[in-house]
Amino acid sequence: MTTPLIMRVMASGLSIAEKAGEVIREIMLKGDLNVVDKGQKNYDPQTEADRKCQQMIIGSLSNHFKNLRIIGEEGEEDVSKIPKDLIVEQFDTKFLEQYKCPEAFTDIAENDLVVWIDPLDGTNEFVEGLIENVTVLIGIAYREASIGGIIHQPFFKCSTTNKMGRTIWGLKELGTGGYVRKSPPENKFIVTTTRSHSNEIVKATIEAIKADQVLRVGGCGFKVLQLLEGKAHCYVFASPGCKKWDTCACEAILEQDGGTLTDINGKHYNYGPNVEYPNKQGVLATAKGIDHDALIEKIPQSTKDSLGTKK
Ligand SMILES: Nc1ncnc2c1ncn2[C@@H]1O[C@H](COP(=O)(O)O)[C@@H](O)[C@H]1OP(=O)(O)O
Ligand SMILES: [Mg+2]
Ligand SMILES: [Mg+2]
Ligand SMILES: [Mg+2]
Repeated sequence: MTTPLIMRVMASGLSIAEKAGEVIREIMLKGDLNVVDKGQKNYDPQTEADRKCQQMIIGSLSNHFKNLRIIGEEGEEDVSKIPKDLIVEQFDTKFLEQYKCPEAFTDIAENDLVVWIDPLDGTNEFVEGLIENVTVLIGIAYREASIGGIIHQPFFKCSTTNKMGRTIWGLKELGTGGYVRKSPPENKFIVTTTRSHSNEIVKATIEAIKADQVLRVGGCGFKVLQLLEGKAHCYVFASPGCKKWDTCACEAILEQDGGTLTDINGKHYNYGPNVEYPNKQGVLATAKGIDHDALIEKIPQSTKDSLGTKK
């Protein structure tokens, strides 16, 4: 029997994400990030690593899965022009040996899926040398919902082996892997939020939550890792700045872990092939066991009004 598509996409994505991590570390070591500002109104950096990893991920997935719809942060790619040395052919065989495809996903075809790619999340922090915040995000959507995700953290150093980089994954109805889940402390309430994309509404919303501690770090992927590992209870970003490629992988992993990721009104985003890229109603994520609805209640009406109602 052939291996179901979703398992092959996951296994290919796991291998590609590891290689993308190597590319990011190499470029960082070389020292020239070759930064371009792609922002219209505000500074929005893109580095050599964002560009090269996007080519690697899209080129490699397209090589195996010709009809897969892939949407990447850095725009359209002409697959025929992607250098051959960026193509990753491997599948993570350990993943394929260890896990069986969930019954619900055995018959998925390539054109039922949309893959959302953020080749480097936390670019601002990468440019500033806050490398722990950097992740590679590969999210898989089926019938408009996020069902699978991979978060690779290239600058994570394993304390026992000293190996650089780790890969966290989640697939609906199958499970998660690559990290040890931890609950956040019970004696205080910690919120994590943006360090580089704040504004008056973002600030007012954080104030209204009245957290005991506010962590300000970069990247959507890194903040969701904080929720998985008990560093924070919730992630609040009352801004349209995050896009579908930031949240797709994160949502699948966090929700498979028992948490929740929605907009600030508690609605899940649609990750279908024709949706707009910005998450216009912001991002609200809670770790397993945290009352998501109670957090929504704490968001000021003025914030909800300013981010508009969902179309
Ligand atoms: N205003 C914005 N403009 C561009 N990207 C944004 C903006 N706000 C958030 N993002 C993206 O969402 C991620 C999470 O936001 P933050 O780090 O501020 O919490 C950022 O790392 C960035 O992704 P990327 O680094 O992939 O461009
Ligand atoms: Mg991003
Ligand atoms: Mg990015
Ligand atoms: Mg970017």
